[in-house]
Amino acid sequence: GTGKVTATPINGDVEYLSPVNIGGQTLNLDFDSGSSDLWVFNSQLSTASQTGHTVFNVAKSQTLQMMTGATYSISYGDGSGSAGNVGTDTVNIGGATVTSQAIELATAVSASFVEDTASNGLVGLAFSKLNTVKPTQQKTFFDNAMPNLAEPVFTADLRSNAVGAYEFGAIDTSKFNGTMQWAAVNTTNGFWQFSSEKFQVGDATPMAVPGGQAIADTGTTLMLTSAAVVNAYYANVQGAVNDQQVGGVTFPCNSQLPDLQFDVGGSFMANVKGSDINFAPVDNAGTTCFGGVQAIQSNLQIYGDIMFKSQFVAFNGGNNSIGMAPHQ
Ligand SMILES: CC1CCN(C(=N)N)CC1
Ligand SMILES: CC1CCN(C(=N)N)CC1
Repeated sequence: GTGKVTATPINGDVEYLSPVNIGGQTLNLDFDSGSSDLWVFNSQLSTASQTGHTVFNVAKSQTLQMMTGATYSISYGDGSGSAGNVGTDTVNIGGATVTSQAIELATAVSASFVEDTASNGLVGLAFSKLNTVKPTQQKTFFDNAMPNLAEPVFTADLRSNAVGAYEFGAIDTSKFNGTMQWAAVNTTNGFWQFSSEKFQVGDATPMAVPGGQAIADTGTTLMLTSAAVVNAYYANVQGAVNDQQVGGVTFPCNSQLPDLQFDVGGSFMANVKGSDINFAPVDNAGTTCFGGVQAIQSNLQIYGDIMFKSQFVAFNGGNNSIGMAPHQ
């Protein structure tokens, strides 16, 4: 089978939310290819933590079965996180269905998740080896769904300030231009990881980032690359400054931003449109804008939604590869 759901950008493309049916109840969840837990806001949470959220009502599902003694606890790069107990239930994502999917039921969530009332939890789409359920690690929705999918793939079609889609089991060739290019993924760390050691800013001379690695991460808003790339990129942008107050590089909102090409697994170069690198204004007048490409102090670069807005991405769990092509 296959399944397809909308991916709706929230609050200026900070994150993308998709409807997921769990035991007959539909919640908007954040699909995250950088983690491997499916967890939801639910009726066990304190009233305060539930405020503003659509919660999964554990009493209302006819098919929920609690997993005795199972717990989970997850924290994310930005210090947010959640923890709780675990059950299994039927999960249907746009028609792709898993009858006994581990559903992690938060009994505690961090403030940033409570405040983020658009999101009612996450669907982890990285590799199951990163799943945090104890004592028995659980599989991701994609791992469970794969055997029944027409093709062992899911795709991310994320758009700038427009509704896109996640699809399971098929690659919709009408959604991208030209031929999709593929590269091998290294699953050792549990991410959709590939080497990324070469970059090109506009039509300048390509630059090397020896040992550069990257992950394709729908759960991260920006594109986090090495400081060397960030410096080389914004050297081309008049008025770009690294503003510690704001927390990264800003530039005049009317800047003509160059494209940025990046290496995928040593197999091909993919392009991020300059227009997609203008993330958002930081001032009310809209004169100063925050860059979508920012520095990360690690050689594991994180290619988040800024990259997905320029590239239609296919994740192949059959042969552990990643495909990219410019959006149609
Ligand atoms: C390496 C980190 C990337 C950001 N994360 C995530 N999308 N869940 C956490 C892991
Ligand atoms: C993986 C990310 C999902 C979104 N996050 C959040 N709402 N605090 C951060 C972690």
